[in-house]
Amino acid sequence: MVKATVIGAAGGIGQPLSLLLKQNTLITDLALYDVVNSPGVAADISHINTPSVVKGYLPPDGGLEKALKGADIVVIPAGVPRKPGMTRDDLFNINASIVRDIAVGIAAHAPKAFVLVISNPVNSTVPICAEVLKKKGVYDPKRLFGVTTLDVVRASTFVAEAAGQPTDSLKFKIPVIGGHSGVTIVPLLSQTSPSVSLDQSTVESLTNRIQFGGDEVVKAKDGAGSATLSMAFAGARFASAVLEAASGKGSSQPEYAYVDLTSESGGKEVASAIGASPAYFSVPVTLGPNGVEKIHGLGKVNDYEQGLIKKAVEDLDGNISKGVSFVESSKL
Ligand SMILES: NC(=O)c1ccc[n+]([C@@H]2O[C@H](COP(=O)([O-])OP(=O)(O)OC[C@H]3O[C@@H](n4cnc5c(N)ncnc54)[C@H](O)[C@@H]3O)[C@@H](O)[C@H]2O)c1
Ligand SMILES: O=C(O)C[C@H](O)C(=O)O
Repeated sequence: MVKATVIGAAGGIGQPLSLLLKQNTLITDLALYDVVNSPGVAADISHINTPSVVKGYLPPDGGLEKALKGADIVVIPAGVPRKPGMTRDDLFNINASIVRDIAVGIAAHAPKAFVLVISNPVNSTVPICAEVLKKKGVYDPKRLFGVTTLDVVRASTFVAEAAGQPTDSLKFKIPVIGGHSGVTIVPLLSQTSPSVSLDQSTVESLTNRIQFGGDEVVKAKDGAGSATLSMAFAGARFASAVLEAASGKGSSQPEYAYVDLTSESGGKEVASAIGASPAYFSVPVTLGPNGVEKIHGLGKVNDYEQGLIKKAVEDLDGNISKGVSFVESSKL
């Protein structure tokens, strides 16, 4: 039996993500929680003839507790998205308390669950979750992930286009490390596999496009939000990888996620390779039955990429301490 809970299930990401999770045959119970409309989304999705039993929950009558109770994996796309002209950090004032309160619920009702944080700013909301779980005495760093899969998905699409092979995007693997916001997103294009020959000006424009891919969607949606469908795809893909690894059928291919660098062996080496020690960083990880099983090294990084990492670390440190201080000053 595997119970998956989506918090923010009626939103732009939450609905298609719930639909994609309904197609995951490892899941037997799918709990959809939101502050609005979740019963309708659940009723709709529940008619699909895949194994999971779907239930929708609202806040009254302990809806959050019921949705979380016994969850093996909790995916969190709750909170407000950007509008044109905003940075992800501009969402902090609203989303920080939403994520904090959800984390309090997780600590009480699903302390052993894998927690996948999608809500922005991910660079800060993951530390917020961690600090709450620490305060409640249930923090397991191997089980907490900031979902950065969309950056990896975008990188392979954009590189395939630049290589003149747009229909082959699935075959291009590009490590994307750092955080999930502007210059904190660091694609390591020199490690593209299979290798492609790109001149430096193409490398720089591709890097910029991957770093600011989210802005492309925010601009195109013109006030109606940010990426939802591609994010649902990416979130479902990462959730599947976590669940497959938990079931003992994990892939040997690493996944990229924003994790606590102290969570596993390998994290210290990454910190020393980037010449700093941000507490959280998106890194290649092998997943196993208990979450993060191994943090991999970053491979050969060229001078241009070292420069990108340096800028990323400067921003990340501030984003992380902002999240940590927020929980320190919260009454829990
Ligand atoms: N990590 C990433 O790569 C990535 C990608 C895209 C979007 N995002 C972020 O995901 C978040 C959601 O985006 P969206 O487009 O789905 O927004 P949305 O406004 O369409 O949906 C958010 C949902 O969260 C619900 N919600 C609000 N407060 C809640 C609470 N306390 N408990 C439960 N549900 C609550 C809302 O009712 C709404 O249904 C945003 O913060 C956005 O920036 C992250
Ligand atoms: O850009 C955003 O605000 C949403 C998301 O983080 C993205 O990368 O698309």
